[in-house]
Amino acid sequence: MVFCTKINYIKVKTPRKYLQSSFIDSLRLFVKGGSGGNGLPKFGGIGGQGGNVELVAKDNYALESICSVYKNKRIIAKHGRDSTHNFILGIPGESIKVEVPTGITVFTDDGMKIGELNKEGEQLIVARGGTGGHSKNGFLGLQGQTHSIKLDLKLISDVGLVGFPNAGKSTLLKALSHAKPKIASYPFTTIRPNIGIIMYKDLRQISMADLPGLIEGAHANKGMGHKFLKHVERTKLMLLVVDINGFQLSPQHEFRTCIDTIVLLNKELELYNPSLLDKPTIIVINKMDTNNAWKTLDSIKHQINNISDTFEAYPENLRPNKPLKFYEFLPISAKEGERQFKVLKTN
Ligand SMILES: Nc1nc2c(ncn2[C@@H]2O[C@H](COP(=O)(O)OP(=O)(O)OP(=O)(O)O)[C@@H](O)[C@H]2O)c(=O)[nH]1
Repeated sequence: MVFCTKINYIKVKTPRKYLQSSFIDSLRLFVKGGSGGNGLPKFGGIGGQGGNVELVAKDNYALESICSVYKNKRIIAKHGRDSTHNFILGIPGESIKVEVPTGITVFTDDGMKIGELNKEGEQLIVARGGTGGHSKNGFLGLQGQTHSIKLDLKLISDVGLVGFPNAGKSTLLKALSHAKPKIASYPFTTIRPNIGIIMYKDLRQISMADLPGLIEGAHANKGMGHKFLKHVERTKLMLLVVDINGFQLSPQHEFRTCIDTIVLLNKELELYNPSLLDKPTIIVINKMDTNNAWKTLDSIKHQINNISDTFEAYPENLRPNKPLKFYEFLPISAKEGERQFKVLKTN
């Protein structure tokens, strides 16, 4: 028996600015703490401490906005003042507080993580000001820290769509929201994350991110690599979208069945970050409107429900160590109508 459930939604807001097409998800900045002021040896005066460069998380803020505030992407805090007759303790240099979007991870140029800002108002010092001059450093103020840093933004969306290219992720996002992702029958149509907001009649909202397709070997930077998976780390739910008819990247590549794609996605997620396997996940089996789709589904239903039993059949390099925990699988046809999304369930 087939049940059809229509998900109701009403008009969707325009996506926030940072989710529109000019969206960037990483930014490099040069930051320098202010130098400490010199001390005054005659009176034992201490130079003012140099100011720090600090990042402050702000919701609904875009990385692009940082570029418009700091056009040359160089942020240098104020120097501490020298100690004088009138100010024996030199006046400290002012720190600069740079607003950044919530969900930022900060790295140094050599890839070392400085910290993360995951909640609005959280602060992180990325360049400390130099100490003022005093008796122990010859009364000479020290230079502030200098870094070239990379801000890496992880989107915050409720649901992340993950799958191989061509599985229908963009079609599903378009059917559920007013997002207008590019849809085409060739792989890698999606080259950057798209976000759609689904608004329900009771005004609840769900944001859904469509990520560029993964392929086997994404961990070795094949295709678009793993770089977009960082956006799934912050989602509450992962929707694994797979094509019931399987997937073949090109005639030179091996054909992968629907089950293969689930196992291989499991493996790629594990290679990126094993903790993703604990995230609540639903498998969406798409293209159920195509020929023999239901017959195929009947034959693989048991395997989907017991996916770890299939692992043995795969060579070691493709075999996941741990299965994804999925709550359920939903056979759907994302293409069924512009504004209709059908969840088709067998009993
Ligand atoms: N028959 C059928 N075709 C579908 C369905 N959903 C998507 N397609 C088609 O599959 C092709 C790929 O769809 P996309 O939505 O671009 O797939 P994607 O997963 O976003 O692909 P990438 O951008 O490469 O990651 C398009 O030609 C769609 O029209 C479906 O439910 N049924």
